[in-house]
Amino acid sequence: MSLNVKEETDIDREISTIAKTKVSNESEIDPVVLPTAKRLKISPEISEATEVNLSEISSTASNSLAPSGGSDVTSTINDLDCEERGIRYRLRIENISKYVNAKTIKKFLAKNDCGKLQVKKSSNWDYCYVHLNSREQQLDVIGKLKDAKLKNKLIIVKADNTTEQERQDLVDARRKKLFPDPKEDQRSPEEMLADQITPLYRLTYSEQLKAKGDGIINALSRFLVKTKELYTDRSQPKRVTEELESNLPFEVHTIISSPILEGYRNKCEFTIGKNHEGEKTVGYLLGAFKNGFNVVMGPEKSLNTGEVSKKIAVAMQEYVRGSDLDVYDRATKQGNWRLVCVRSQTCGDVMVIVQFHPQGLTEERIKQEKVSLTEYFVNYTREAQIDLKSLLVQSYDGVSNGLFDKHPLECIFGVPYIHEEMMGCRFRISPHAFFQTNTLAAQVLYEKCGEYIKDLCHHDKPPPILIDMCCGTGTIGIALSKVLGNKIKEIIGIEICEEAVEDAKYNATLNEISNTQYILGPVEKNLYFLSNYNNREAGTVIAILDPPRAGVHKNVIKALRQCQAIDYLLYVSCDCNLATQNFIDLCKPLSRSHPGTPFKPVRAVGIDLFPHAKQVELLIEFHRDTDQN
Ligand SMILES: C[S@@+](CC[C@H](N)C(=O)[O-])C[C@H]1O[C@@H](n2cnc3c(N)ncnc32)[C@H](O)[C@@H]1O
Repeated sequence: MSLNVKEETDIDREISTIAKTKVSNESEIDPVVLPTAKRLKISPEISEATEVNLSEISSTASNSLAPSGGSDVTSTINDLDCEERGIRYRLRIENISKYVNAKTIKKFLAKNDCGKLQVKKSSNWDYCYVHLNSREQQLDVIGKLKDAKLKNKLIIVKADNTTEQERQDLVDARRKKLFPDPKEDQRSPEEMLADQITPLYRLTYSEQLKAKGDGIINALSRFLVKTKELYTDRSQPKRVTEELESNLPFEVHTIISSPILEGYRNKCEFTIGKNHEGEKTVGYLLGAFKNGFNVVMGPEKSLNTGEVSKKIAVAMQEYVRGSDLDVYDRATKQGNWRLVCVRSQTCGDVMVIVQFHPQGLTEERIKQEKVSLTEYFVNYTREAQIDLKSLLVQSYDGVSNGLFDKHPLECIFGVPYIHEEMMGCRFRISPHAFFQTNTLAAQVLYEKCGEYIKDLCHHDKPPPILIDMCCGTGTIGIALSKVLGNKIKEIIGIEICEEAVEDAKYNATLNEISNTQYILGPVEKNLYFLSNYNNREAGTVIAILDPPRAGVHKNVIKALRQCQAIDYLLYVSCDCNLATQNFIDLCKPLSRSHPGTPFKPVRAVGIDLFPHAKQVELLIEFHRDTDQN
């Protein structure tokens, strides 16, 4: 019984899916790798022989899997036994650059007379798997790859054979570890929810800060090690390689705590579903729906959810419990009530967005429901002394969870925006526009950005211009303009969300800041205005990049490097593990794919915007490495 192609592909896909999910949930964890211990153990005494050091295999003995002095595996493998176990013959090739892709490896294998082989390689692996049809082919390829070098690196080839059962066990074990069966979980539902939303809650706050600080150091060390690898084997300036030799050759300041530890989230999205007892409930979905979780728990005990948001969730729950319409069921795709999103700002403004599925509802019924929702929330918030500025609804018939920004929102009460106040400024925020979720801690972050920028302003030079990349509603630029006054000549914001750009323009006027311009569009396509910029005469250019959690596309980094007018870059990241590739791409040596003088890191500081959760904001200052020109 051997694995057929379809079975293999499905299992592979399953493993990659788990790996991807894991990486996106906990980015510091490596993708799934079949551990050596799980590889086929032919017999205990020869299991190590499956790891083959090619340099130790003589070409005449290329049919042997054993390293010199080891047992001859070929004579001990029982073909029948292997067949029955459904063995899949693979090679694991190590010591290859993670930048080498599967296509290059296939060409390399063909060049070494190995034929046309199937290769599995992920972009962040420094190894790959090669799939073979038989043990004979495996031995043949191993012999042919003896002493072979790929991109100047001596590759290490290891036989990596697994049975179908072993692979299935591995997939099951990984799945169980990542997503424990809800029925087998010993934790109370409250603990499960806390572990999901605020996984650090068992630590004291100083322990949390220590863990986050260590995480930052680890991420930055990884970034430097990987960057250093790219500078070896190249004739780079001695200074660069020397600088990269020392561990963290730039200042990393002590992490700054959040001024508020609980109830700090100013935006919360609640699922409308059913609790353990099958009652209509508004709160957080326990676990992930795709892993069999379909239970919603109220947010009452959540540490980071704001008090107003909790009250609105309870109010919405009462409303849906009294409604003859059912909650939307993600499994059967039936029902109407889907989610409620609450934005509740420190200045008191509140926005509520209710999302429903229109299935089975007539236009007339939807109209009635809007009237009834308005009446209910206006009365409720008046009694609860909540300043409801905006009530919106979204009719959404798709399958994704969450507010869908491509579907229109209808304002059924008040105005389609709210305001927030920070650093002596007032900001208008539209429903789809981003605003930092912890306003008080965001203020600390912006003040830090201001300090860094102030240090970059030289008295003997004209004031710099500030490019606020991914500017959202213009908060950073406008707040810094207030703080730095005429130390900054001009602020140019670039943002892809149209609503946010409109807010940014409005906010500049609202705060009486006249030296701003906003560009609607992607950063990578809108830096051309700097192409003829003369830094000497016109002053330095400081860019601040505050991208979404996963960082930016490599084209943004390419455009940034290519735009030589930019002297300094402040990168604000809320997940430094996910942004590591951006940091590497900013600093890697000049090449055709990475044109422009590289940047180098100069200093960094973490600011905790998310107490009890794993994320932490990191501000890194990069300078254009002019010594490399
Ligand atoms: C984390 S938010 C930061 C917003 C703003 N700096 C703030 O602090 O309020 C990231 C923003 O980047 C925008 N964005 C994402 N990719 C972009 C791109 N390629 N070009 C311009 N803006 C982008 C998103 O629309 C979002 O508003």
